[in-house]
Amino acid sequence: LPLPPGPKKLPILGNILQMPSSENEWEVYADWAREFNSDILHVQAGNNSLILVNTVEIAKDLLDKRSAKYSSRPQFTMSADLVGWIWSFVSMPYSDAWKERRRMFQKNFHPSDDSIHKPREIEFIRQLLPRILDTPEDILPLTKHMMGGITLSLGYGIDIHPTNDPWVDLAGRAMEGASGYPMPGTFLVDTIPILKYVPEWFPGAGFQTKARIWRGLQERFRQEPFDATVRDLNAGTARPSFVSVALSRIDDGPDAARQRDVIRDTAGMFFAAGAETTGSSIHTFILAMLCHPEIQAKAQKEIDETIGTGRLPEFSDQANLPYLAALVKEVMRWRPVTPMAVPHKVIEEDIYNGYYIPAGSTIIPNVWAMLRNQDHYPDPLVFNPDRFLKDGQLNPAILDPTEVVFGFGRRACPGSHIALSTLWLTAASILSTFNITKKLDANGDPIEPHMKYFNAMICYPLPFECEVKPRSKTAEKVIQSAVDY
Ligand code: HEM
Repeated sequence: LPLPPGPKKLPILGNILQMPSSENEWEVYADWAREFNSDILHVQAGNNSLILVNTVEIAKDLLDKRSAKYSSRPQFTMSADLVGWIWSFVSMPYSDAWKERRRMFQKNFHPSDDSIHKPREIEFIRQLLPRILDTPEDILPLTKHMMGGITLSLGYGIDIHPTNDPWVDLAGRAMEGASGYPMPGTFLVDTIPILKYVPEWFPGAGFQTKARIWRGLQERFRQEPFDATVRDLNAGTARPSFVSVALSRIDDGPDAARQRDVIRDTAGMFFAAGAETTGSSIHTFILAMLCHPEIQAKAQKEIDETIGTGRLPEFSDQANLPYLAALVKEVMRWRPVTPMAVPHKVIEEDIYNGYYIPAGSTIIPNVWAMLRNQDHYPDPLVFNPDRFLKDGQLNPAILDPTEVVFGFGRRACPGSHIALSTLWLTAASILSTFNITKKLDANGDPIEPHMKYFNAMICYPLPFECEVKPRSKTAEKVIQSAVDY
C-alpha cells in the first residue's frame, strides 16, 4: 500500500531540505495538506518517518481509537541521553515505567478531587491581584511567577516567595534545557546520535557544554524540591501536595524506596508540564483583552450583573457565566499553546484509509490547523467568543477546543483540569477588578500590540505593553480585602 501523500522525496535525504523551521512548521504542514489534497501526509526527514495529521477526526481515529499502537513518544539523544530527562514521563516511551508514573499522577491528582488544587489556585490568584495593583506594568512577569508558584506548590507544598523565589528560579532554569519536550531537530546530535560520544573540548561540540550545564540543573530540579518536602513532612509543617498525598499512600515493603523515586519524578511534571503552558494561555488572555476592548467590556458586564462588584468571583460562579466560559475556550483556540500538541510514536505498522503507516513513525497532530478549520470555526482568525454560544448558552454542537489542545488518547494531558480552572479564575478575577487598555505613547496615541509569539514546542506571546488599572475604588477595596483570604 502507498504511504500517505506528501512532498517529493530525494534519495537518502528524503524531505530533509524541505522541512520548515520550528518557527512556523504547523502553517507549512497545513499548506501541504491543501497542496496534496490530503489531511494525512507523510514526510521523511533523514531516518525519521513523520505522519502529519491535520484534522481532529483523523487524530481521534488514530490516537484515540487505536491508542494501543499510537501512544509512544519519539526519543531524542540531547534531552534523554545527554541532559538526562529520561525520568520525565511526558517524553517517556510507552512502557511500564510510563504507565506507573501516569497512574501515580492521576490517582493522586484526579480531576474528580479538587480539594487541593482549587483552594491553592484561589490563594495564589488572590495574592496576585494586589501585586498587580502595586506594579501593574509587571502583569506578565507576575502571572508567570504565579504559575510557577501554583505548580510547585501543588507538586511539593513548598512555600513560594512573592517574587524572586529560588525554587521557581531553579525550575525555570532547569526547563531551559529541557528539550525534554520532543521537538526534533533542534540539535544535530538528535539526527546523528553517534555525535553524543564527541568530547566537550572537540571543536564544534558546544552542545556538550550546554548539556553538562543543563544536566546539573536537571539533577537539582529532580531532587531538591522533593527533599525539601520530605524535610517539611518530618517537621510536621508540610502543606498538602502531590508528594505528601502520594507518600502517605505507599506501603513500607521492600519496594518503598523505588516508589519514593517514582513519586519524586512524577512531582517534577507539575512545573515542567504545567507552568509555562498555563502561563502562556494567561498571557494570551491578557493580549486578547487588550486587542478587543468590546469583548472585555461584555465579559465584565456579565460578571457585574451575575455576581455584583462587591466580591471576587468564586468557582461556584462558573456555571452562571456562559460568556466567560466561551471567552476562555476562544483563548485556547485562538493561539494554541502547543500548536502540534506533543508528538506520538506508533509502535507497530498500521493501515489507515488505504495508506501504509510504517512502525516507528512520529505522529504530529497539527492542533493549529484543527483549530483554524473553517468547518468547525468560520472566520477562524477572528477572536470571537460568541462562536461557542447559542441563545446565550454554550452550544454543544461546536467543537470544544479543549478536546484538541490537550492532546489525544492515552497520552492526553492529565493536568488539563488544573490548567482550565487556573485560567478561568485568573481571567474572572482580573476582569472583575481591572481594565486592560492600550498604553499611550508620547503623542497620546495608543501603542498597538505587536502580536508576536515565541514559537516552539510551547508558544507564548513575546512581552507586550499594556495599561492595567483598577476598575473602581470598590474594585481596589475588594482586591485589598482578598489578601487576608
Ligand atoms: C494550557 C495548559 C496546558 C496545555 C495546553 C497542555 C497541553 C498538553 C499536551 C498537548 C500534552 C500532550 C498530549 C498528547 O501527547 O497527546 C500534554 C501532556 C502532559 N501534560 Fe499538559 N498541558 C497544559 C497544562 C498542564 C498542567 C497544568 C499539567 C500538570 C500540572 C500538565 C501535565 C501534563 C503531563 C504530565 C503530560 C504528559 C502526559 C503523558 O505523556 O502521558 N499539563 N499537555
